[in-house]
Amino acid sequence: MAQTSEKHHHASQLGASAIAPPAGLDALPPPAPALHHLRDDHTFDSQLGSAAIAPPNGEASLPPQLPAQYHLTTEPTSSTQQQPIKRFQTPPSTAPDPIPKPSSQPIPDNHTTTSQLGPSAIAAPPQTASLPSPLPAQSHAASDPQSHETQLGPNAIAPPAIPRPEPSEAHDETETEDLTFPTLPPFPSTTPTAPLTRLSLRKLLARDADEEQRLWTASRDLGFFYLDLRDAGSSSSEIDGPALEASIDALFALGEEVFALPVEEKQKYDFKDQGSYFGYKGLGAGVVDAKGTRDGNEFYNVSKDDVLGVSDKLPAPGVLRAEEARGLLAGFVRRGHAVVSLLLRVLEERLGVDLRGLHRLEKESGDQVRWVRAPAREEGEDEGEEKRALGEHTDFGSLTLLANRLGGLQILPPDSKTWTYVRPLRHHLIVNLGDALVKFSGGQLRSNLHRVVRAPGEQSRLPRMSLVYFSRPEDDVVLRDLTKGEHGASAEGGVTAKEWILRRALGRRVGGDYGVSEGTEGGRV
Ligand SMILES: O=C(O)CCC(=O)C(=O)O
Ligand SMILES: [Fe+2]
Repeated sequence: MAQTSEKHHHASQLGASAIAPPAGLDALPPPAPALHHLRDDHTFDSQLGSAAIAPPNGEASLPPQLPAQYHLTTEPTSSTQQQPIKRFQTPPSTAPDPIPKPSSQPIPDNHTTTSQLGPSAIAAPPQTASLPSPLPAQSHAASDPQSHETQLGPNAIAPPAIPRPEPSEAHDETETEDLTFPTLPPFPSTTPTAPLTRLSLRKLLARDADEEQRLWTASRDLGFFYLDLRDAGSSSSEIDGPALEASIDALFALGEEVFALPVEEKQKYDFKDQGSYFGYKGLGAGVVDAKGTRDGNEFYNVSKDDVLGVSDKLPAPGVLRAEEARGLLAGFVRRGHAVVSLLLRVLEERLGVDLRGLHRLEKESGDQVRWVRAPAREEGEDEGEEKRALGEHTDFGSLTLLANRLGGLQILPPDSKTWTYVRPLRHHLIVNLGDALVKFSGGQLRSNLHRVVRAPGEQSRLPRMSLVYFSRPEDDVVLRDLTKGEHGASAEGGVTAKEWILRRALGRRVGGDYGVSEGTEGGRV
């Protein structure tokens, strides 16, 4: 596949308070702010390996790198908790919080509350529930900007009002309904697929004990599961499954616009040479193996902190700088992060460690939204050829929320030598754990190898796009075994999440050192 190199700048990315700059600014994108220069990549998050980095000699134990303001305390357990949770607490910040917290709102029964989601959870504003669906491609418009502004403060981007689908019956595992995507060629019925557990966001919100146990088991044994978004949450809480699904639909349409830009325009936003982790990666600008075989996809990475105003805005193409686009991204980020917080709560209760306190929405982190796009199979290309769009990797961060429509994602199940497709299911996210959770849990949780190949069967005739929300620990968090308290050793000798992402990311760009790009695969912690 020919490499497309282009170069642009990103501007838009999302910024925070930001709303679309005047039209003329498109032509002169400012350089990426230094803040985002982690050095690398683009990449794959995970991709980059982990353990790979040479541990410095021995001084792995204490967390001197943990910012001084973190104090370790122990909280009483709730009835469902397995172990006491050691929480990292931060003193009140003197810096202004870029994300104003709304006052608490009444929450209906069975729905999560801000306090259940942890201190970092921020309530999303109410959505308009009555508009017709489906969403037209570019019509993710807010209905009442004023009310959003009041709740979120002047600097925050208001998530757009998302039309909600008609309410439907609650769903369970025995249902036989169609979970395929009606406008796409079907995933072939004969292609073997991985048996991911299907979890219900609605049940997890209701603190269903069986569902929480299934989440724990799936996180430990495979590190991949489905999450059914239907009937989960409400428009008055930060968890709103249908609104999250609607924002995913709208972001697929926005992603098409981004990738449809001329290559020269997109390439302006490849910040690799400036050491930035965010922005564009062209087709073939990464490698999928140690031989240096070029990858077969393009990415566009948008920083959570940019979208929410936690950090400076990066340059971005006009289509991403538009107020509507930024609002849409902000809504997706808030809703995605809220789902992550809910899942982390279950894991932290089992582990007896504080995870949500290391993943606060308003703190700087490598969290990002990514669009991934691989071109359609070309005429005459062998249909069966397993062309790798994205090489095998484990994700670097904590939890990854993945919206797939076409097949192509494959996992290497534990103790198997056979790469196996994951079937995309409508109304569901695919969720996987990343290396940070392996490290925090002292190896109890699993970050499974996966890769992206050509979509199977007829599906390969279409370009494949997927949308991802990567959650990662806050930049300053030291990657170490938290279950051992303050003395948990770190294989990386106390490297922070931000440092590690940088090291890993370098490995899988063209010209990088593939040998240092491995993650927690192979049993490394
Ligand atoms: O596109 C996909 O389905 C998976 C993408 C992925 O694994 C990644 O970007 O880390
Ligand atoms: Fe991945």
